[in-house]
Amino acid sequence: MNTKQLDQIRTGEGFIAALDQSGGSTPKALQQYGVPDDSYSTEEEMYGLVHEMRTRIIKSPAFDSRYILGAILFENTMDRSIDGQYTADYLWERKSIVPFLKVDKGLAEPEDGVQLMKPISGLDELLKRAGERNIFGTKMRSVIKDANPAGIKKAVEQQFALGNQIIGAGLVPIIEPEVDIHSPDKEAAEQLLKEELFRQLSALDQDAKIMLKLSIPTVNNFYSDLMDDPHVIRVVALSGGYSQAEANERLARNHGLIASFSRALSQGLTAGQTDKEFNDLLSRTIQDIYEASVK
Ligand SMILES: O=P(O)(O)OC[C@H]1O[C@](O)(COP(=O)(O)O)[C@@H](O)[C@@H]1O
Repeated sequence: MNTKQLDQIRTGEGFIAALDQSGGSTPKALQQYGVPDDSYSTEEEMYGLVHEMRTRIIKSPAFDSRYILGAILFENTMDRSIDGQYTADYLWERKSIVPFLKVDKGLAEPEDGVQLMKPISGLDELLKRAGERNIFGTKMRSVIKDANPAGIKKAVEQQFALGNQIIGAGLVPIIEPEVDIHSPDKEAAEQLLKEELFRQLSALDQDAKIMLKLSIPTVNNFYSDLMDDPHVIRVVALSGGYSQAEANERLARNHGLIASFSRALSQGLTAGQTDKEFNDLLSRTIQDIYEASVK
C-alpha cells in the first residue's frame, strides 16, 4: 500500500470527488451535463461521452489536490487514458490525487427494507487489475430504505465480507451502506446501521483498514465515534440527492465528516459551457464543498 496516499486520505484537508457513476446512472449524469439520451446510440458512445465529461473535470485547474484528496473512478474510466496516461496514473502523478475504483455491479431488488449489492462476479480479477493500474482503494454501495434490523444486518455483513476480500488484495475498501435520504425512518435506520458497523468493525483483523461512506446523518455528529475507531481511516459522505447547497449546509454541521459527492459535485456543469464558464463554476463548487468538509 502506498503510505503517502494512505496519509493523504487519513489526515489530508479536503474531500473525495465521486466520478464513478455506473452504467445505470450514466444517462442521468449525462442529461444533467446537458447531453441528452439521443446524443448516443451505443453504450460505447455513452461511455466515450461520459469520459469526456470526467476528463474535462479532472483536467480543470480547479480540480486540485489542495482541495481534493481522492477520486472514485468507474471501471471503464480506469481503463481509459488522459493525455496518454491511464486515468489513475494521471490523477496521482499529475495531480497528486489518490485514485479509487468502484467495484460493485449495482443493486439487487429491495428486500427486508434494503438493497444489497448484486453478486460481484470476477472480483478477484478486477482487484488484480486495479493493483496493476495503481489504484489505492475501492468503493461499493448498498442502499438502506427502512429501519429494518434484519435487512441492515445483511447489508453490513455483505459489505464487510467483500471488504475483507478487498483488504486481502492489498486495497482499502470504502464501505458505503447509503441510507436513503427520503426514508421515513432515516434516523432509526442510522441508529441500527451504526450498531451493525461497530459490530463488524470489532470483528476485523487488528491491522485491517477501511473507509466508510455514509449519508449525512439526521443527528449532527452522529458518526463522530466511528471516526475514532482504529480500523477507520476516514468517514466520508455521499450527497444522496440533496442539492449542492443543502448537502454542504448539512455536511458543515458534522465535524470531521468530509464530502464524497457525485451529483452535488457536477451540479450545474454542462457540455455547452465555455472553458472559462465551466472552470469558474467548478472552482466555486469545489471551494464550497471544501469549506463544508473542513469545518
Ligand atoms: O452509479 P451508482 O453505482 O448507482 O452510484 C451512484 C453514485 O452514488 C455515490 O455513491 C454517491 O453519489 P451522490 O453523491 O450523487 O449521492 C457515487 O459514488 C456514485 O457515483
